[in-house]
Amino acid sequence: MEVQKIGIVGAGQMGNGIAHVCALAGYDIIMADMSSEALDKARALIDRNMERQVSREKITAEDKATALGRIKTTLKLPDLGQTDLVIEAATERESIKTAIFEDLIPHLQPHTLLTSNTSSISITRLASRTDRPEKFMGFHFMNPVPVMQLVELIRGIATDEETFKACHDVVERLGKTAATAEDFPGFIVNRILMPMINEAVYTLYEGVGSVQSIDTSMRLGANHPMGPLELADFIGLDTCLAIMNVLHDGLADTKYRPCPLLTKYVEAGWLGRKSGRGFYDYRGETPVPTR
Ligand SMILES: CC(=O)CC(=O)SCCNC(=O)CCNC(=O)[C@H](O)C(C)(C)COP(=O)(O)OP(=O)(O)OC[C@H]1O[C@@H](n2cnc3c(N)ncnc32)[C@H](O)[C@@H]1OP(=O)(O)O
Ligand SMILES: NC(=O)C1=CN([C@@H]2O[C@H](COP(=O)(O)OP(=O)(O)OC[C@H]3O[C@@H](n4cnc5c(N)ncnc54)[C@H](OP(=O)(O)O)[C@@H]3O)[C@@H](O)[C@H]2O)C=CC1
Repeated sequence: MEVQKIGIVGAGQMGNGIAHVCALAGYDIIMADMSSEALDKARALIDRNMERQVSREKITAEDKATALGRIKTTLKLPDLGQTDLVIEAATERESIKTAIFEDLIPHLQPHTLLTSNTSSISITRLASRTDRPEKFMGFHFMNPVPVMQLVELIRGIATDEETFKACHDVVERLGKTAATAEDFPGFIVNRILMPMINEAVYTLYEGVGSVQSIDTSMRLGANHPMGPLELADFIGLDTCLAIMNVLHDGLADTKYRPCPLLTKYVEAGWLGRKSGRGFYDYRGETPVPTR
């Protein structure tokens, strides 16, 4: 089966990046969100990120115009009915994702593949709530999507080979590299990355270092492109906490206990870059540590 039309649910930081790379690869895109503000913001961001690629001569102005012309947006999930592949990239909460699939399914064609960009939630469990567990799988992009080379592909217990192959073909057409992960909490990347970020928050919580010294240590001492707290702000602290909770609940091991300080930031609505404040305050000219 060859995918031509892709539906994306959720126009946040991941949804806009997925629309960006899929449109540049020649797919027709329809992206849905609940608010027109989110859709307008996503369009503006895609425009800006593609312009950056034009100015660095990665793509031409014509590539950009053609790709932007391939992206349609909608507030109505049924408008995704005629797509071949749906990539769900809404907020990391199982109830939200399940409700989206329930609303979407009556409108889908029988052949449409359903996937989730979830960072950690069980693919098998999400699939079991749909009418097509064999055509369901995890399609996990990394942030920022236009830059990061990896896509994790996760089969649920029922995923069939045709679905896996069709998704693998899409990853290849995007010019990205697929890594296959089994369906266990956090898959591969977040099973390893998120405990490190959580440990960085514990290091801050216990006063071992300041925000700045922790990030500087990991940037210059371990050659990470971003410090772990800067990266947590970039990912979104709500998403980091949701992933830690999935690891903690799903693996039932106290080593995955989310740091209370991470919980406190999320409770304050300090979610990182996307809300203007997290471990850093982004509201001024340059980011300022909040601790
Ligand atoms: C939570 C999950 O479920 C899974 C995850 O995603 S975990 C998060 C994974 N991501 C990471 O770990 C990111 C770590 N950070 C990095 O790799 C780098 O800091 C970064 C790539 C984000 C930025 O790199 P940088 O060197 O500081 O910035 P900058 O020089 O401006 O950009 C580097 C390149 O990325 C491009 N770029 C950066 N952000 C971009 C965006 N949003 N869209 C398009 N291009 C972008 C730039 O144009 C530049 O391209 P060229 O090298 O081709 O010229
Ligand atoms: N951030 C990251 O680094 C990564 C995240 N992911 C995963 O990608 C998914 C999205 O994350 P991210 O883009 O960061 O999150 P964001 O918070 O940036 O975006 C989520 C978007 O989904 C929208 N949304 C919520 N409910 C619905 C709904 N019922 N129908 C349509 N849209 C809805 C939100 O709208 P509103 O704002 O109005 O609530 C928002 O625009 C999550 O599953 C996350 O775990 C995967 C890889 C990396």
